[in-house]
Amino acid sequence: MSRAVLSLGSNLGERLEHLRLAVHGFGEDVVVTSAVYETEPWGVRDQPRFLNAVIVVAADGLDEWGWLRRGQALEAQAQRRREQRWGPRTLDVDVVTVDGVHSDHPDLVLPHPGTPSRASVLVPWLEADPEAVLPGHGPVRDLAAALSKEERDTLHRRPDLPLH
Ligand SMILES: Nc1ncnc2c1ncn2[C@@H]1O[C@H](COP(=O)(O)OP(=O)(O)OP(=O)(O)O)[C@@H](O)[C@H]1O
Ligand SMILES: Nc1nc2c(c(=O)[nH]1)N=C(CO)CN2
Repeated sequence: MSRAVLSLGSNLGERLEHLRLAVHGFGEDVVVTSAVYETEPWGVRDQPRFLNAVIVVAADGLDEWGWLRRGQALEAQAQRRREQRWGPRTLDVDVVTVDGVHSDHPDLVLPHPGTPSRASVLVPWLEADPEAVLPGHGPVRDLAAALSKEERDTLHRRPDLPLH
């Protein structure tokens, strides 16, 4: 059984529908989902706010590349186009971590290198799995606690936007 943590993001078009497309696409393999969070953009600041969520998925007969391919197929279904780095997108599916796998391959860096500093990943992940550990970095609880108030204030929990 392979277990992956995936970060979902959308800031173009029907943002919630794009996140739902991803959740429905993983179907019965979804183990748990966070709430949806509305987040201020990091990286490229001058773009619309994102909706972000974290989901945990698990399935037999798949490795980390399989999760990446499934995420990319769902991005394509959401008509994602090649665009600027950290720019706006209809759907982003980042593979945060898969079991304990470490990878330096440029097409699949694991754990995802942005994770330790991204409130938009850490806070929803902690909600979905309070015992989560980021390999090489420790408990997600500690990483989330280390975020500054300013970073936390860039997130707004949106329970009025259900993923299912
Ligand atoms: N852990 C990972 N999850 C998803 N894509 C990855 C991962 N590691 C490397 N990639 C590669 O990243 C490329 C997509 O990058 P993308 O444009 O989504 O980056 P970004 O979302 O703008 O930035 P960031 O990766 O810092 O969030 C793909 O070619 C994919 O193969
Ligand atoms: N808040 C937030 N900002 C972002 C995000 C994201 O998912 N959430 N994704 C980006 C592209 O990878 C760039 N900036």
